[in-house]
Amino acid sequence: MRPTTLCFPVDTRGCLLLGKKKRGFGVSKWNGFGGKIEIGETFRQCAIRELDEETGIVALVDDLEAVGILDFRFSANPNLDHISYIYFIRNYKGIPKETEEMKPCWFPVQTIPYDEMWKGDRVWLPLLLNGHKIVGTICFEPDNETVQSIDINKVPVIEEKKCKYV
Ligand SMILES: CNc1ncnc2c1ncn2[C@@H]1O[C@H](COP(=O)(O)OP(=O)(O)OP(=O)(O)O)[C@@H](O)[C@H]1O
Repeated sequence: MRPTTLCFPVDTRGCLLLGKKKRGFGVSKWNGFGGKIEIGETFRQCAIRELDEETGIVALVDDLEAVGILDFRFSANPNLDHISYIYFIRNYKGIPKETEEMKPCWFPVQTIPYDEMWKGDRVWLPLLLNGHKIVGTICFEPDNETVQSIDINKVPVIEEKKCKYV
């Protein structure tokens, strides 16, 4: 799979916006907002475009905070393997609306629905919510669901690729 972005809006109360995926990859899971990068885009442009497409929220690339890079590996389906660039965004315009792809909902961090998310999320998302930046790899069993192995490292800064995807 092409690389993807994953973006989590955070509001002034510290709540996190998640979206219930209505179709496609990760259907029926609560997820961050994002998708596959398109040719000619930077990762930041991809994150902003996907956020707008999936929620109607409008934001600027410079307001994204790069917080992680995760390499998702699927042991039985390498065609699903992808790297995801992860961002928080605290400054944005608009009220999230339901789209054909996602149903959005704000969650206080204490009530994030980890049981209805990708199984690795409960390991790495709390690190981000505690202010860490991370780089890591998560491998899934052949069922594409169970975590086979997870290796997450805290890093001082995310080395972002600033170039356009070709
Ligand atoms: C495995 N553990 C995971 N945990 C958390 N999030 C995960 C994830 N694995 C993938 N993701 C995210 O899922 C989105 C893919 O979205 P996906 O629908 O494929 O992209 P896109 O909108 O381009 O698809 P269309 O081709 O338009 O349907 C993208 O944000 C990606 O980072």
